[in-house]
Amino acid sequence: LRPDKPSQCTWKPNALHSPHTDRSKLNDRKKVLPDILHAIGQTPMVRLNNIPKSFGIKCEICKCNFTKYFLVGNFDMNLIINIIPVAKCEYMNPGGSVKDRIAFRMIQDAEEKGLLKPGCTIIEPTSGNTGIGLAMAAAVKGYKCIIVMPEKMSNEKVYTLRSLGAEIVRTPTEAAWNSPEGHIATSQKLQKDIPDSVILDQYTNTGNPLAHYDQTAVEIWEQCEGKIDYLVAGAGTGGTISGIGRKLKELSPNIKIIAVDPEGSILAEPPELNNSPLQYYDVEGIGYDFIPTVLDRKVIDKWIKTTDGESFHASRKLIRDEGLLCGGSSGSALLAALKIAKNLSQDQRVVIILPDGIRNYMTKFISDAWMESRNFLNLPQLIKGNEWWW
Ligand SMILES: C=C(NCc1c(COP(=O)(O)O)cnc(C)c1O)C(=O)O
Repeated sequence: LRPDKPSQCTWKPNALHSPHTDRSKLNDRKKVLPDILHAIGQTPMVRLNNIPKSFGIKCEICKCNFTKYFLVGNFDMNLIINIIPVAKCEYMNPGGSVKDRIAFRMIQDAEEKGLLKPGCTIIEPTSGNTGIGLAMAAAVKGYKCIIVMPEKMSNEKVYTLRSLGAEIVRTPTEAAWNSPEGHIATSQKLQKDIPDSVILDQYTNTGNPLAHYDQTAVEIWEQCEGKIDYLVAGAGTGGTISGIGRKLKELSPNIKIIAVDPEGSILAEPPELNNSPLQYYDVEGIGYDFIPTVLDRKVIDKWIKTTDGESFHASRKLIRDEGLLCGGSSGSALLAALKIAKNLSQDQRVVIILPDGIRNYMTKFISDAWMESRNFLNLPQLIKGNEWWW
């Protein structure tokens, strides 16, 4: 087509409604939504196809066994595992993460209780994604927004927050959760100093797990048509896994809830799992040095610990092999699913939550230079001969 010669433009629709416009596929978003906040949720679930093959996993699509090296940790070689891994793509929420859900829910609840009124300022301690969800809602609803975030979190999150009109206060990554310099205490100090300001507080706010109990879990149940054997999710505040886990266990008590906690964090049980000497880890959004109120550890059947390097390689593999443009904690969740795979029986379905997306990490684990700078690029335990075990 020659734009400089529009008269040459020869294409034209061959019918009013092309057969390619399968109107049955238009979901309820064919109607005009009141605002972008109403596009939160209803995220797609996608089967993993290529990754199961490369790990000797028989999956519902390929129905063929691939005897290849298994991976990560002390697995037997040439295992044939029968799991059906399905990913919930939470990074496809409008703000880019699973946390859009709780941001909208916490604001709705606060408005209904009269705690949040026009002219108020929302202040929130966050590792970034909850902040982005709140800043997006504040932009739509006209609230001012101050996000308090540890320095560890990516610049990409900062740029997104700034674009949404949020003010950002950074706190030292090494500050303990109860330190006066930490992101929680800093938020509280700001709230005392700023009139008409509200901390919705994702760490204690019941709207956090309830957003997942009422919404995310029901979506997963319906999308899987009730066929779920395992749910695997990373834990930060624990709202996602607690809300989804509690609902799914009500719907099907035999479901197993698997939580993912990075080495260096203390969320996992039993406590012996948390003996790592690590104080710092790069994966963002999961793991803490305290137990958030909203985390219901009774719902969790097993905790899996993961490390940075393997998590980032797993995320890069989700991107490269499955086209899922996900973030670092998504790799942690995939890893946990693979680590439990050897204990699964025929055709069990594993749902993996992919909490955020590539946008937050373009200059971090997506960059080979960044991976190289942390010695993650050529992890010895992941290389066999001259090729990745992946
Ligand atoms: C706690 C926050 N995020 C949680 C989070 C999680 C964990 O979600 P929780 O529902 O908080 O357990 C996993 N992955 C990413 C990338 C995340 O950002 C936050 O954005 O303030």
